[in-house]
Amino acid sequence: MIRSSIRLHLLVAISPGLKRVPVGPFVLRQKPTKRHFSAISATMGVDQRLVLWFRNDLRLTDNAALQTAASMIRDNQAAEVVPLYCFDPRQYITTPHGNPKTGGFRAQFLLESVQDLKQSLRHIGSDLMVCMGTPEEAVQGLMQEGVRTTVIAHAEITKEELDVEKGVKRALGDKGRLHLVWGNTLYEKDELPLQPDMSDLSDVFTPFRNKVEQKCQIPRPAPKPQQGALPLPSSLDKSSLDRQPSRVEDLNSLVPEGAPKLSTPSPDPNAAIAFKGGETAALQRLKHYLWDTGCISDYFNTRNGMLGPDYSTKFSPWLAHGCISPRTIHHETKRYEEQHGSNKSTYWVTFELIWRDFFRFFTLKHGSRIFYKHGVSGKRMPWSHDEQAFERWRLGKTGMPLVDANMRELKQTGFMSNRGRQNVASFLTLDLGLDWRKGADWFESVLVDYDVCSNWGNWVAAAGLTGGRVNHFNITKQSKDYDERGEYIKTWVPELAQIPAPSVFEPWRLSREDQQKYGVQIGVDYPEPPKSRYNTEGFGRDDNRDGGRRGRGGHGRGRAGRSGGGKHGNYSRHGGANKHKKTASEFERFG
Ligand SMILES: Cc1cc2nc3c(=O)[nH]c(=O)nc-3n(C[C@H](O)[C@H](O)[C@H](O)COP(=O)(O)OP(=O)(O)OC[C@H]3O[C@@H](n4cnc5c(N)ncnc54)[C@H](O)[C@@H]3O)c2cc1C
Repeated sequence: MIRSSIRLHLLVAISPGLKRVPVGPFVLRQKPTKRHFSAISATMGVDQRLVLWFRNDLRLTDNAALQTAASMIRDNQAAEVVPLYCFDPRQYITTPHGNPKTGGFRAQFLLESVQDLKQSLRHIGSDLMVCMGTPEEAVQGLMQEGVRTTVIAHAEITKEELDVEKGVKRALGDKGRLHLVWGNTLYEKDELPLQPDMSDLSDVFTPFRNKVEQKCQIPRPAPKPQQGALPLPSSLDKSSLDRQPSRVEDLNSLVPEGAPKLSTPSPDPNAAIAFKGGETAALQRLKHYLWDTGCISDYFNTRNGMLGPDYSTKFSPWLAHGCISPRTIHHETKRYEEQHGSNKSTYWVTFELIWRDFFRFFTLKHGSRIFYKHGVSGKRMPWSHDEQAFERWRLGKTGMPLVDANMRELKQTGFMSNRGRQNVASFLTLDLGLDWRKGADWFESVLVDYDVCSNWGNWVAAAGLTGGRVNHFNITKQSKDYDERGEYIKTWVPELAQIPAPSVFEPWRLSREDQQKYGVQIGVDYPEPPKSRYNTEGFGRDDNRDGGRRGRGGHGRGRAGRSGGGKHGNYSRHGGANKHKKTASEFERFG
C-alpha cells in the first residue's frame, strides 16, 4: 500500500544561498523544494547534473552505476555528482500478511551499510546525501531549471522496484533522464546466450549453468574509484552532510502510524555470526573465508552445516545489499586458487553464485509470477490458511525439532542456513500444506540477507510451483544426516537439551519414563508434532514428486550432488517483468 503523501526527511542542507533550515531526520519534515537545491545548480556551471542513486548496490568497488557516473565526469559530460541514498517509506510498511516489510535485523544491517558507504565516499572526496523519503521526491527536489538531471542507477527486476523506476522517470519528465545500468550479477546480462527477455531461459538450473559456463566469461570487477572521481557540487555545505539516521529507531519516522515500531535487535549469543553491514565488513569476511582461514577449500564438505560461523561463506547479507559484488568474490577465489590450489570446494562457491544469477534471470523471465499463489507453473494447490498452524511454524513451536530450531534461529538472529531454509520451506508447504506466500513474506520481513529474487524464487520452487522437481524433505532423516548429534537442535530448542540423539529428532516417540528422565513432557513442555498433509507416518519423503523429472526448480543440497536436466514447462514463457501485472494494491507482491 502506498501512502499518498509520504514525508520526506532530508538529512542534508545545501548552502550557501539557502536559508538554513535545521535539518536531520527529526527536524526537517518537509519535501525538499527546488529552493533547497538552488545552491547546487548555481555553482555547478554545467548543464548536466548527475545523481548517483544507490539502491541494492552499497559499495564502491565493481559498481557499474558508479563507474558510469565516474566515466561521464572523466569525459567532461558532467562536472559534479550527487550520490544519493533514500530510506524509502514503502520499505517500512506492514505487509498484507501483517509483517513489517523490513524487520529490525535487516534495518540494522542496511543502516550500517549506508554509514559505511558514506565513509567510503568521503574517503574519495565525495559524500552521500541520505534522504528519508521516496527517490521520486528526492530526485524532484534535486532538479533545477535550465539544468538537465541524469539519474544513474542499477536496474532492478521486480514490480515494486520497477514501479519506483517509473516514478523517478515521471519525476524527471522532459528535464532529465534515468540511466539504468545492469549490475549485481556474476554474468553480464547482455552477454548471455539468451534472448533479452529471457524467454528461452531454461526453468531448471543445470542447463542454464552449463550454458553460461561454456559460453560466457565472468567479467573482472571494476576497481574502486580514484580520489576525486565523483566531485560533489562545490557549493555543498559539507558539515550539513553529517546527519544521517544512526540507530534503527531513527527509521521509525517511516513506519506508518499504528504499525509496530522498529527497534535495534539484541545480539543473540548463539548467532552463527555477528553480521555487520557495509563494504568494509564484506571485504573483511571475504578475506576471512579465503585467506585467513582457508575455509573455502573445504566449503563443499561443510556447506550443509547449521552451526557456527564458517560452515558456509555467510556472504549473503552483503551480496543482498550490494556491499560486495559476486564478481569480486569469484575473482578473489581465482586469485586464492592460484596460490592454494583449486578443488571442488573452491569451485562450489561460484557454483552457488550461479544459482543466485539463475534466480535473477528466472525472475526477469517470469516477472511477478514468482509472487503469485499458483506460482510460475500456475498449478492449483489447495493451500491451507490455518493461522494457528502458521503461527506455530513461525515461532518454532511445531513439535518438529529441526524445523523449530531453524525457525527460532531465524526469529532470534535474522539468519538461517540453506539446509534449514530448504527444510522449513518444505515442511510449511508440503507437510503442513500452508500457503507458501506467508512463509516467503515472513522470510522477507526477518532475513538479514533478504533478496527479492533469491527469496521468492526459492520459495516458489520449494512450493512446487515452478514445474521443476519438488524437494519434499523427510525432516527426521534430514536431522540425522545434518545434525547427527542433535547439537543444532539443542542449541535452539533448550527444552530438548537432555534428550540424546537420535531420540531428540522424534521426541514424541519417547516413553513416559524417558520423558521424565530427560525432563520434558511432550504435549506440555514441548508440542506434539502436527499431522503431515501428505504422509501421516513421517514428515516428508526426501524425494521428488514430479514423476521422475530430474530438473531442479529449487535448490537442495542433497548428498548425491545436484543433477539437473530435462526441460519442462507447459505454460507461456513469454513474460518479462512487466507482463504479469498484479492487481492487488500497488505495493504488494501478491497475485
Ligand atoms: C526458502 C529459501 C529462501 C531463501 N531466501 C534467500 C534470500 O532471501 N536471500 C539470499 O541471499 N538467499 C536466499 N536463499 C538461498 C540460500 O539459502 C542463502 O543464500 C544461503 O543460505 C546464505 O548463506 P551463505 O551466504 O553462507 O551461503 P553459501 O552456501 O556460502 O553460498 C554462497 C552464496 O551463494 C548464493 N546462494 C547460495 N544458495 C543459493 C540459492 N539457493 N539461491 C540463490 N542464491 C544462493 C548466495 O548469494 C550465498 O551467499 C533462500 C533459500 C531458500 C530455500
